[in-house]
Amino acid sequence: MFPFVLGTSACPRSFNRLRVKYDTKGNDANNSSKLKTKTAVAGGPRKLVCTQVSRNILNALNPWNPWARNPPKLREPSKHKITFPDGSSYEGEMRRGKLNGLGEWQSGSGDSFVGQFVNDEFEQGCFTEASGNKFVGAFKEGAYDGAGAYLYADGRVEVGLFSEGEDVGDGARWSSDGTQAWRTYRGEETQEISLAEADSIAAALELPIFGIYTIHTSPAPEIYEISADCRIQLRAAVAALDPNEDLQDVCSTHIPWFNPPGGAAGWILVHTRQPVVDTAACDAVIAECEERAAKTGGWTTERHESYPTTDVPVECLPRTLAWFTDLLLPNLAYPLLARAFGFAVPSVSTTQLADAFRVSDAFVVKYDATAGQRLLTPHRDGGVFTFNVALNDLDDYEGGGTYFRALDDTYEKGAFDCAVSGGESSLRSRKGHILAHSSALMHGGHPIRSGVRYVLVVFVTVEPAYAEWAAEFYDNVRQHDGPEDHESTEEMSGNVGK
Ligand SMILES: O=C(O)CCC(=O)C(=O)O
Ligand SMILES: [Fe+2]
Repeated sequence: MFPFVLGTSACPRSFNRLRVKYDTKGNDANNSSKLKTKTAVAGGPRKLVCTQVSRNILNALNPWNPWARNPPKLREPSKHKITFPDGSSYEGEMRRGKLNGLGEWQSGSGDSFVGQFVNDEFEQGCFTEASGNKFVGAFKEGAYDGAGAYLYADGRVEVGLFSEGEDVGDGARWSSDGTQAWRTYRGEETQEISLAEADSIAAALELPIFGIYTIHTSPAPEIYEISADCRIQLRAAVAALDPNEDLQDVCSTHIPWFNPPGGAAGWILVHTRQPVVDTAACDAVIAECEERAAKTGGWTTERHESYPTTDVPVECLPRTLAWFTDLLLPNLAYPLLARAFGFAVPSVSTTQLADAFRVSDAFVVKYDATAGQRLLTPHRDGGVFTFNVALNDLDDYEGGGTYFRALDDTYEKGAFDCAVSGGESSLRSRKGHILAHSSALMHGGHPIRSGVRYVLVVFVTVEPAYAEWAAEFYDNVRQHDGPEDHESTEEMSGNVGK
């Protein structure tokens, strides 16, 4: 499966992408000195193609993220480990001799809590009972308090208002398959209701669970709203699952990551099993791109040096930008990325990780079998994580998909031909699915033979505080994924359509 030989190679196109993100003057999307050094070694000085990727634009892409506007000086908080006489233990931050800050607590009897502590007490976070049921929300004097979600081990999900550990108000409960919902009062089901009604109950409670239940309708136009169906898919896919084990159920494919810092096992490529972005939203993104292209005389082809795509940056699409920043990132993409890759970040909870993400580039790519771009040769991206959303149906084109060399059993360096071998090694996502992977993983756009394919591609980086970790993650994946395929670019282009 991994016939890769470690070795050096010519400058891969990925480094061009990387430089676009990291070397732009004044652009501190990622302050990683390691990434900068590697870039310099790989290719020497470069022409700046992507001048519009400025700090302002990064902030425009992250308006909901207060850190993006005013990055705090972060320092690694010191961690403490304590074992209490009753057998419970704590690992996390402390101040003034007490449990204060982020930490994890384990009881001797199978209960655990991960989240924020204030003066030795749970403040906000996820409490997992020995039964496997979880409560996510706020606490007072050790008991559930305020709006929260109760995630049953059997898959049922409940939202409600809690006080002194009891459900005391109106709420909603979903069946374990997410297809039925009930109104609840004090935790008892009172009547079956529609999924949309259940969602509005959850929305009214303004639950802080990864932002999944919160619907932002303004300023995004209605067509970009995330439907009840899609939220249910995502909830099933992300919120109620155990980060390490159950992710396999979410993802139709994965690649084990060999040597993660911190020693945790995990995956570097995930793909949602169900569509999580609405058809209407996908259509609206394409429509806005084509509208703009008609007005401006076409799509851009010069944004990425060496490995250009025919694309439109999201910041040039006002309606899409609003949807992207208000809905897609906070409600869908970041929770998914945090859950998928959070295992790998030392000392950071998945909720914290979601706060630490920043977009370094976001664009809609168009592959057209008859004109313009038909493929994208394998490369690594200029981010820490990349995710893409398939915007149109598989019936609209033949071939296509995202090629991953690590999935390509037939790959042989020098004789590499994505157009032929890539067929089985490309993930042909259906409309509305999200595919997320380490940016360092060698991948490309498999050639399409007919039709048109649209995909929203997003490079995500992390706050400077995580730069060291990000560089390590990048290097680690890159090394295990093998050398660049730079030389094969010409051959591949010649083989399109085979
Ligand atoms: O076409 C795809 O699925 C991948 C696109 C891609 O890798 C990129 O634009 O960087
Ligand atoms: Fe890429």
